Amino acid sequence: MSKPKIGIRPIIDGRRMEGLEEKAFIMAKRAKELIEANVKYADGTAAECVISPCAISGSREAYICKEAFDKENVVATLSVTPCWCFGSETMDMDPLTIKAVWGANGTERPGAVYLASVLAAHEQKGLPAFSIYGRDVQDTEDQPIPADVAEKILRFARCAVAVGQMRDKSYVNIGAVSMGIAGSQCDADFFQRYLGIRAEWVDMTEILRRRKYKIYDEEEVERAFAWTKKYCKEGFDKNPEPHTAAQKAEEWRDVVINTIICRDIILGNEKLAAKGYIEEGNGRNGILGGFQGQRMWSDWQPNADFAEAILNTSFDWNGKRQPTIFATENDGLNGVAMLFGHLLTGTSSVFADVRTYWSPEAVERVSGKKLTGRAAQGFIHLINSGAAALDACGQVKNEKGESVMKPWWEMEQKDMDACMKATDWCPAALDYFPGGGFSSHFNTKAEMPVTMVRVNLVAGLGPVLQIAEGYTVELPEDVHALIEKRTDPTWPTTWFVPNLTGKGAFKDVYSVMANWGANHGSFTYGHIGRDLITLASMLRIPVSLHNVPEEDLYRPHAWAAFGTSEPESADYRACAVYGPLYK
Ligand SMILES: C[C@H](O)[C@@H](O)[C@@H](O)C(=O)CO
Ligand SMILES: [Mn+2]
Repeated sequence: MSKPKIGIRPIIDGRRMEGLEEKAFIMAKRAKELIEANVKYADGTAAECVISPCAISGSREAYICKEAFDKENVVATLSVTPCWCFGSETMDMDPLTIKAVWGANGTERPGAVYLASVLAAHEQKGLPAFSIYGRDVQDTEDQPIPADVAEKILRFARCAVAVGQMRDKSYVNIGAVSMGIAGSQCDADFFQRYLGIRAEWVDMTEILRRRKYKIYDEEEVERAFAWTKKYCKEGFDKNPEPHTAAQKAEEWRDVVINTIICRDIILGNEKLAAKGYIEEGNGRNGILGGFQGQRMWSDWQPNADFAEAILNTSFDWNGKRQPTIFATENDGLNGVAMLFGHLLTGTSSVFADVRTYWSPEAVERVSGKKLTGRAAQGFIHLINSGAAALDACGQVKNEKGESVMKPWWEMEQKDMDACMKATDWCPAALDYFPGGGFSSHFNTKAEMPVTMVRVNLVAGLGPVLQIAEGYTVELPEDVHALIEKRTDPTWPTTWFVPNLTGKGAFKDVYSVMANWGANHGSFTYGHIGRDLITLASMLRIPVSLHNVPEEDLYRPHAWAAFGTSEPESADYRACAVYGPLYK
């Protein structure tokens, strides 16, 4: 399938002054090189750009360019110019492309005047565009792209290809609603109109059918099972009446097969087609999925903790491979948060219950200890019934020895080994999961920059995005053990501290937890709040909570027309006026 591309449009004055066309094409070429060298699709390949076959000085050339772009799956256009040109005659009028205009800040010819003029036209016509304009004047002969311009081009491109990668894909609900969790009530209209994603439903009984008739790659199942036996250490069994060794052995086999089946349902598998199962082989064109589990499945079948943990991780028995975003409890809204993080970084996203706020006072009361460092103001306990991506264990290191989560394509054998070593697999808590199964259990033993994300749906308002940049923290071993024991010592734990600003929801750690919109959150490695904000503006999803500095906000130029002193409320008004991308 063709990749979503960035189309670059060199714009010129129709009077074609000496050298203009060449200068515009040099800008286009430089932008293409910059994007292709720095932006990647989530499959690890370089983002692709196409340059218009002709310079654009008016509507005929704009049409020739559009015709070429239509054949190339162009999701976003970057118009570039060194000079004055004719705004509404040259602009990209396609309602579906994400748009940016880069006008060179020069004095010889007024590229920035064109930029202002064409942005006014975009605003008048209801087609928001990002403005790119360097802070410092450049001479016409200046070749390299200034750093501030490069940053804007790259943020635009990174977010636009994320939009393109979602478009026309599917969200595969395996099962329905888990335990009345509203995020798990898939709103097909939201997925379709805001993300361009088709909602699909597959009953959980499909897994039983495929198991019964061996609709899977039997060779892979054997290989996966052998790998699991070798690398998945069984952990602490907290059940007063544990399952027998024979029961557990059967559950291991089932959870491995279930994982492969869930992946095949979402992504398809040529091997199934080769076995005569053409429909199953096609999969569902999924870009993410979710599994209901509780209760109708997990009341008698092994739970999906293993499937969720492994699919969301950046490797499995086949080595490193792109994570498949797979939401616990079929909380598709959290799945979307995970997807955003993954598409922007290529790393795994981590699903978690936002379980407990621990104040410094409460920690001292139960442990007798006063915490220092990042945890001194309290922390939030992120934990899940064992389905978090193993990449979050904090044992993957960069060349400086710092704990990181890597884009999946950078994973090395030693990183995968470290994740497997840091994780044990505890028999599921049978009071919750009578059917058994195994929960991935680890502690994020590292201080890593991460960003927590969540999408919420609000009646009368629509979707909103929440973002909290912060750090994972390590607690003293005894405090960790004490709190873990009070909660669930068989599930993966991450202690999270948001960066505080002293204002609003970021007044203190308690307020972040108090303002969180649901029982779940996702986190992604790194401080990616600014990319998320740009992406949300492309999708017209307002951001209801974030701690990103104001100078890092980058949204379409039209947002300024909705007010400049309070960007958060302007964002709401702009998103309401423009509405979802796919009407
Ligand atoms: C096992 C329990 O039912 C948990 O799965 C439950 O507390 C949740 O995760 C709710 O989000
Ligand atoms: Mn949950």
